[in-house]
Amino acid sequence: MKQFEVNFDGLVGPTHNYAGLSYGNVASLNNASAQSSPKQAAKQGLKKMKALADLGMIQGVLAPQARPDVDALRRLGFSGSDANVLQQAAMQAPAIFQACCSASSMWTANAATVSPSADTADGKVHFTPANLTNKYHRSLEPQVTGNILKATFANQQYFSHHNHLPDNEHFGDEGAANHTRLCRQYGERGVELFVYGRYAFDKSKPAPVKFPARQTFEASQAVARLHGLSDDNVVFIQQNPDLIDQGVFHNDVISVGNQNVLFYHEQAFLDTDKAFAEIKQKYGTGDLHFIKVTTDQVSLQDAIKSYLFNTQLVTLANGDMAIIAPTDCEENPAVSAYLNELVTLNTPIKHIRYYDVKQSMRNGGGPACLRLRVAMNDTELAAVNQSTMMNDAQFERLNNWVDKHYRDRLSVDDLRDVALLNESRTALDELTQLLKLGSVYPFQKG
Ligand SMILES: N=C(N)NCCC[C@H](NC(=O)CCC(=O)O)C(=O)O
Repeated sequence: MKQFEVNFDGLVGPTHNYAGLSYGNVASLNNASAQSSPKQAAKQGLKKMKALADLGMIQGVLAPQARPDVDALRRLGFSGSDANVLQQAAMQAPAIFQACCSASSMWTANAATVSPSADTADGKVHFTPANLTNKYHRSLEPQVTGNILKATFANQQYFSHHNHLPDNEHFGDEGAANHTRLCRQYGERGVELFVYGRYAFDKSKPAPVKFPARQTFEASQAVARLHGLSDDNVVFIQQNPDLIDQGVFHNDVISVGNQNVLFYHEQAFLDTDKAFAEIKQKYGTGDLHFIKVTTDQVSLQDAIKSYLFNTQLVTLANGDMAIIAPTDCEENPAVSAYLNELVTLNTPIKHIRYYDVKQSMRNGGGPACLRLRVAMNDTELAAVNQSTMMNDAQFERLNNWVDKHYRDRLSVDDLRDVALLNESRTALDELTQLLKLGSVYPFQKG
């Protein structure tokens, strides 16, 4: 049986904009109100997907969410026609209105936590959509994320879909951004690492003081239980709270893992030695590479700005690993010097590839934020909705679809235009046909 890691990238939605919605995410705050280009953003994303497919990786695509979220605004008391709802909300509560317009579902690392069948008690691939409770704009995502995941992984024999955790800060869950998996081969049982920012039910434990810790220990534990993971293949690690206070709002901003490699900044975790000893013990035999980047090599500021750790580590057909980095890493002298050296060291990482995902980076989303990893064997892969897989034909279709429906420029003021709502709905309705998803959006359900 063959085994793969498949990356499902989020397609950028037609309302991609910079609204400064994510307190604790430095890029989002710094770029608030800048003009965006939804078309360029979607095309940058598609190019990365295609490039990975061309590298021999199996690549999928996840549909974006429908925005502006008129139902969310109606729930908050805005009424009348859709045009009225948008106008009233934009005038009376601009910050709430902007939150309801975000294209944030593009960062599919936050869509869900996924456990492959080799790790779970019932031998199915398990999905739990993230509730994303910490940010209102993101808390609007989980229901439709669940619909999209069910339409993409539509076979109940192989895929098990859970509800998102309770919508409450105590169970704040940010999905795969705080989860990584170490294993020898993708189809073998691995060690799942859950990284959390704070304890919700124990105030005596360390926690950040300035910026919010979005993921709780209790949420991570609940996901591990739901997925039927056993104690000897999970490790729970607390993220260093000082780093959250410096802008490391998800663990995937400061570490990334793939197979037998954990690539991390020395300040990433609390109690690193204890956590690594547990990982080694649970991983068992075989080479395990902990690739540590010290503060002397790359400062925290450079790591956060360049997104050195929000890179994808992928295994190529010949067994080498490649690091898929944003061009921002290439442009940062300390980081590019580090990466050039890294590929000469005695680790599995042998290649670097840079991609321009700047439209997403300006909102704090690098290459790794844009993808959800799903390790599968060939039987499971064959059960995935094949229209969601990236190939030459689908790449061309999706590019044409973007050209047809997306605006070149968008500013926050354009979001209230009911024409944008209608354009987005037309585009997404067509997309559900291209990807054969059926009806996944509330506006399609009538
Ligand atoms: N690290 C990972 N996996 N994901 C990155 C998510 C970025 C996203 N930014 C935003 O939602 C900004 C939207 C705005 O400001 O318009 C967030 O903070 O949740």
